[in-house]
Amino acid sequence: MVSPRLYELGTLSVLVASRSAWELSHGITYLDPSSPVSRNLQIGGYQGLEERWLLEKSLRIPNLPGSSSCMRLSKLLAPSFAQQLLAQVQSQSYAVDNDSVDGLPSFEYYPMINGTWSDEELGKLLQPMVQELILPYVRSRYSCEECTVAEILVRRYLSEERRTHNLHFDGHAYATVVLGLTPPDEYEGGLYIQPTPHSNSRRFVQLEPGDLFVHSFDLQHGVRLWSGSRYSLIFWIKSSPAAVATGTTPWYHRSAAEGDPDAMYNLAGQFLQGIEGEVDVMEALRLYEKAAKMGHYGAQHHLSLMLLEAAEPNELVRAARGLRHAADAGFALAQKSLAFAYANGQGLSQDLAKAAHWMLQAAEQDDLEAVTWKLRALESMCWFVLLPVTVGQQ
Ligand SMILES: O=C(O)CCC(=O)C(=O)O
Ligand SMILES: [Fe+2]
Repeated sequence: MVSPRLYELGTLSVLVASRSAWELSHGITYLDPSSPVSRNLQIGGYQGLEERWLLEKSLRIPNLPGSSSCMRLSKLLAPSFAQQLLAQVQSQSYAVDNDSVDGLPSFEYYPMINGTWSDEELGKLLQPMVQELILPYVRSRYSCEECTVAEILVRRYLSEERRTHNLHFDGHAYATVVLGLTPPDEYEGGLYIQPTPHSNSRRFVQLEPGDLFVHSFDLQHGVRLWSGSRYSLIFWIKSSPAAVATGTTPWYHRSAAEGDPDAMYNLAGQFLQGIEGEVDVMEALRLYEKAAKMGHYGAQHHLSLMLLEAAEPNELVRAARGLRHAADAGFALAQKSLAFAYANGQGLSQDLAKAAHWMLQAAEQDDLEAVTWKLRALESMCWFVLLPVTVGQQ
């Protein structure tokens, strides 16, 4: 579901991108350079360094492979190779259809779709690295012998086009590899991870051209730029060739059954989109409910939105309670949704002061839409601007 209000606010979001309260108060924090577990890595003819950060997630699931960690691989690829890739991808034309995370023009370019090269020339450059480095690494790191690349895409972040890729999970990919193309001194910000609901756990990842960053489906992340331009090359990897061929996400079924709330949350999203067969709203609801009970803030938020949209009078109070839980945990999306719920009296009594309070909390965390509403409210000196928009639209 794409929020209609985002279209309207999209241009403004780009313009206000450099005026975030979050940036002013928090600055940019990078992954701690002193904390990773480091080892030399040799994969075929590639030699370099693996740095692995163990992450404190709010919902920690012990013993799941790859869970609660992320890796930076450096020096395996020559910076000149990354430069060559950058020159090649810069000349492509980028899609402006709607991004699945925020509904704004995506500025993506796909050299591989469903396991098939759509850019043969780039394929020739990338294929040896995919076969001899990326797949052997991911297969061994995640104990996933059949892992296969499903999609490869380039994302472009230019000023006046795109400054952000909102906080999200890569729900359709078992593992993700990001290859840095642009030197980090050409932009401020970049790729970040956020292992907990609140942006105070946000850590930016410095990627030199040719560095790889690897994470699994259970790590929230996003991209935020304050200045400059950036290109990145992203590899989405599924657990088997069959999963690539069918576009499905079979790895979730077992982890969800074993009690991994991130897997339940992501699987619910697949059921809603009809990726695991027919659209199955009841199964999605069941999974969101289960993950929400375990304290998964994303599931609490999504479940609440679904309940608000269904507008069953008996469920509205439960929906508002779920929003409040996730908002209290610090999840900016839930803070914003709670602001709309207060503004419109959905599931709780209308209260513009509380609406303003929660919208400001989300804005404080650099949620661009919330920042935009805050600016609008300040401009018009009135939080009534929030009133016509209902939370179920998200
Ligand atoms: O541009 C990046 O570095 C990562 C983008 C991303 O998270 C995604 O495309 O899912
Ligand atoms: Fe992503």
